[in-house]
Amino acid sequence: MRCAASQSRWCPFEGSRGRRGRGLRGASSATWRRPECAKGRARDRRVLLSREGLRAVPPSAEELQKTYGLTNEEGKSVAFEEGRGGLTKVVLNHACGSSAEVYLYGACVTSWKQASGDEVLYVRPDAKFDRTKAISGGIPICFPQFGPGEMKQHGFARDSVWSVASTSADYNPDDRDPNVELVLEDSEGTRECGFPHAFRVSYSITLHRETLQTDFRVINTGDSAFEFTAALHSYFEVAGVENASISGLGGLTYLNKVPDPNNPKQETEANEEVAFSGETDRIYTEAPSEVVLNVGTGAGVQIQNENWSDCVVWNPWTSMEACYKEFVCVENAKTSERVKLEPNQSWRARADFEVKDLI
Ligand SMILES: O=P(O)(O)OC[C@H]1O[C@@H](O)[C@H](O)[C@@H](O)[C@@H]1O
Repeated sequence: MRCAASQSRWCPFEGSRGRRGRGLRGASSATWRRPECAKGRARDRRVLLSREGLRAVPPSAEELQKTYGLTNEEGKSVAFEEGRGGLTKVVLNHACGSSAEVYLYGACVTSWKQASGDEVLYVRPDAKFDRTKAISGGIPICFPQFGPGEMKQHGFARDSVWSVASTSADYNPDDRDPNVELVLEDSEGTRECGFPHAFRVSYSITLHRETLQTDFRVINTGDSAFEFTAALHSYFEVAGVENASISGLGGLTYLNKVPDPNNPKQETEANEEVAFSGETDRIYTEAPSEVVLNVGTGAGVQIQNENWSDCVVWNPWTSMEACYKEFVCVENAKTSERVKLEPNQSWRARADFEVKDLI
């Protein structure tokens, strides 16, 4: 069986190729270059799926490196390493100098750096890397519930250990895109969490030059239907929350969770640019396929998506005094309407993140 990621080489935003990188802090990145020759060695592994799921201890970074690590002439293209707290992470390095880090615990992308070295994502100072709590920051995955709801807020995917399905770096022989595909399947642990269904979630993360690409799929592998909600709970670093704003949401209806998260108030966005001046917790429904987060430096994060129909905007304000000025969450979500999957049906959503010069 070939891995799903290598069956479909998805690259919807070809227009972004070859653009010169710009750091988030506004400094133009002069380090971007097209590699003269990036002869990465591609491997396509048969998927070895663990059904241990939630409570599983993953193979060591060393073992995974032997099986799935990929090197090329520029160095390590896909590398498995011991990360914070001894947790295993996979590091994607693009020849242009960009990189991303993904923890198997939660399939959480905790770092995405431009070729300049500038970090785009934000990990909260209170984030735990000891498996006692989901990682607070980066791009945690909410599944099978965004919340609030019957199970714990945001579901169990973000504090489950995911398995490695495949790695590759073979999009284009002259310009390889490091990729990892992680999977989560039902287990005793997931059933104990209040989701008694057979499923497979596949999450593919690729660095296409400086662009971070994600491809999220849920498959009903059982013999009865189930419903779910989900989100990429993305935390972005900003240069002061009051300097940040989001474009693309003007005129949309949103559910305002601040007064009462269990009974959100429906409102309409009156501003073209959504700015922050207090606690913000909103679900914009029927969101567009593109929004841009101005991080307050003249640079922005363009978020393009397919099939993530809601956009969640969150900043906790002074309830997180230590860090609220430093990040905002702009989350691709599917939550205002549940997805129902019949046996053998699947649902797929994709999101691409790219840093843009807004000046
Ligand atoms: O679980 P975390 O990472 O602390 O984030 C919590 C927040 O996550 C956001 O997605 C929700 O909209 C908020 O209501 C919630 O408070």
